[in-house]
Formats: sequence, C-alpha cells, structure tokens
Amino acid sequence: MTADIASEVRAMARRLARAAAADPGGAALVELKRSLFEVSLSALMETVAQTKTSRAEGAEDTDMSPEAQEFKESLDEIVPLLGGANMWDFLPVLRWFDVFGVRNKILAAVSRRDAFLRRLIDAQRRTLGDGGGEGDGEKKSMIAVLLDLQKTEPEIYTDMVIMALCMTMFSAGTETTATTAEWAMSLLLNHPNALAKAQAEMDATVGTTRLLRADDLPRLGYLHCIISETLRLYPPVPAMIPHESSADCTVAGYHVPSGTTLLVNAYAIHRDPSAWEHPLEFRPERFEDGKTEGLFMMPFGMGRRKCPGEALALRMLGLVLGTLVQCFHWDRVGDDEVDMGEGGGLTLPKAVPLQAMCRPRAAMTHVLRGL
Ligand code: HEM
Repeated sequence: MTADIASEVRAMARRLARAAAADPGGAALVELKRSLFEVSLSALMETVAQTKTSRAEGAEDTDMSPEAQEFKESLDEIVPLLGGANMWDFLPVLRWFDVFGVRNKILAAVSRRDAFLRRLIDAQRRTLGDGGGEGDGEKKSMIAVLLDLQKTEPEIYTDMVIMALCMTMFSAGTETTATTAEWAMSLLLNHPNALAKAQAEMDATVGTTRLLRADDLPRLGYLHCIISETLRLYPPVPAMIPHESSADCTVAGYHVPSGTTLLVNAYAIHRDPSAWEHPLEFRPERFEDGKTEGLFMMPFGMGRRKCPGEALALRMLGLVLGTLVQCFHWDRVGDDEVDMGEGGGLTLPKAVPLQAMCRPRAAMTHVLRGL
C-alpha cells in the first residue's frame, strides 16, 4: 500500500517537474485539483486492482491507468448529480415524475460504473486463473485477496460484495483526500510563512538528496500540524454521514426519539469560538505540543463508525503535501490571494479550483531528474 502511494506520488512530482521544464520561464501553471485527484485515485486503483501494467504508453499528460481514467469519468458524472439539491427535495411529489431526468441520469451513470467494476473483477479473475497475482502479501491487489476468500466462502464474498467494497474505497477515499490536499495548498499559498516553515522542517529532517519517504512522516511535526489545521477549517465531510439513533435519548437537553436521522455538524464544531481561539484563522501552531488536547476535532468522525481510512488518508496526505513542499517553490497566479470560497456538494469543494505556479527547488533538481 505504502509502496503504491509512494510510486504514484513520485509520478506526480515527475509530471510537475516536466511541465515546469517545458515552460520557457521554468515555472508551470498547474491546476492542482486535477493532479491531487489523480494521485489519490491512482494510489487506490493500484491497491484495489493493480492496473499499472495496462497504463497507456506515452500518455505524457497523466500517469493514470486507463482503468483509473475510466473510473474518474464515471465519478465526474455521478458526484455532481448526488451533491446538488433537486426540486424534489422540496416538493417530494416531483420524485414520481423525475421532472428533470435526474433519477434516470443517476441510474444510467451507476449502471455504467457497475459494469466497469464487474470488468475489473473479471480481469483480476482471469489474471489469477493464468497464474498471475500470486506474489507476496504486499503485492496482491485487494480484489485478488477477496477472490481468494471467495474460493473458501463463496456465499460471503460474492461478486456483489467485492464490487461494493471497491466502490466504497474509491468513493470514500479519493475526493476526500484530494480536496483536503487542495485546501492545504491553498492555505499555504496564502500563508507563505507557514510554507517556508514547512520547507525548513523538510530540509532539516529529510534533506535534499532524496525524496521524502513514508517513514520520515512521524518526524515532520509541523507538516502534520498543517494537515490537522486544514482538516479543522475545511473538513471534507462537514456534516458526517447521517446516523440514526438506536434508542430514545436526551442530548444537551433535547429529546431525541429512537429512529431519528442525525447529522453532526463537524464544520461548526471545528469553528466554535467558545472552544477555539481565533477559530477562523489558519494557525497550524495551535496543534503543536498537544495544545489542542481535549478540544473536539472530528474530521474522521468518532466512535464505532469512525472513518476506517484515517491512517491511510493521513499517510497519503503526508506524502503528497510533503513531496509538493519538498520539491517545488509555489507561487500564486498574480497578486491576489487564493480565493477561499466554498462550493456546494458532499465534500466541501473549493468554489474556484486552485491554480498555482510551480517551479522545482534548485536544491532538488538532481533528485527530480532521477525520478
Ligand atoms: C481526508 C480524508 C478523509 C476524511 C476526512 C474522511 C472522513 C470520513 C468521515 C467523516 C466518515 C463518516 C464517519 C461518521 O459518520 O461517523 C467517513 C466514513 C468512511 N470512510 Fe473516510 N475519510 C477520508 C478518507 C478515507 C479513505 C482514504 C478511505 C478508504 C480508502 C475511507 C473510507 C471510509 C469508509 C469505508 C467509511 C464508512 C465507514 C462506516 O460507515 O462504517 N475514508 N470518512
């Protein structure tokens, strides 16, 4: 898993360095959201299905495999349909008539996505049948492991269950991680002192003779503070996933009957002025030396249904952001601050996708050339 993430992050750094080298001024204008989404999706695709071998030769613009690209297209279709408000949210009778064709569009997009996942599983099954995918545990794809389990417990590990597990990994893990990284880079571009401090920490801890590795992350305390502060200000699942009370209870004096749908507003809790000093300001230092202990931070939820991908997400974020900070100088496009407006949707996207100027750091050019 870590090897898959590291290799996708290397590919992202290589692509950014090439783009900068191709520019006469040595700095490339990049739309970071796209790069960040691609690296998250590719890392998960390699973990789930190991599609690397089918990567298109000479696809200079992207390091995604054709499978990852196809899946991205299906998400591009589905996500806006799910996140938007529909007239039937206000007038339920419209649901029966599907006035704007939303229901049909969702069903068509979901059935295309399911057909794709089925093909992914069949391809892995064929590979296993041909004697492939029998490497050590670290090398096996998630689908290969599940297909192995299917041989002994077919009634549990059905193709439908495997499809659902793949789907959950992709839908819960890509947009959330990519959006957090995009907010973090936006905050750093508007706070160049924090960016410089992160670069100084990186130089002192990792140096400039090699690329950041996952085992460096525990020693990069300030980078971790930046990630925590980003998740505080812009939690990518701001209202959590709806929960349901399993029994009558009383919370803060309110009676909650059994079976009530409950949303937890993490976004408001993270900005509560009675708990956080200067809650709207970006201050990564507030997380230094356990200073925030006892305060409510819940970007990954809490309790039994807490996000199971937390450790993976933090590792991906550490490697992605750390590599961007270690290898490149970052500048805003023009003199204006980066627009921090929030868009609508399930995962608190930026209203205006982040664009930035990226130039390899002189001390890292030899490392980047060797990627
Ligand atoms: C910055 C990245 C991420 C954030 C902020 C995040 C946040 C969350 C939150 C808030 C929930 C709902 C918890 C609740 O309702 O109590 C959740 C659920 C979930 N997340 Fe994540 N997540 C992230 C990345 C990931 C990744 C990388 C994966 C796996 C590849 C993942 C897999 C899941 C799954 C499977 C659930 C449903 C758990 C359940 O219902 O029992 N997440 N996540």
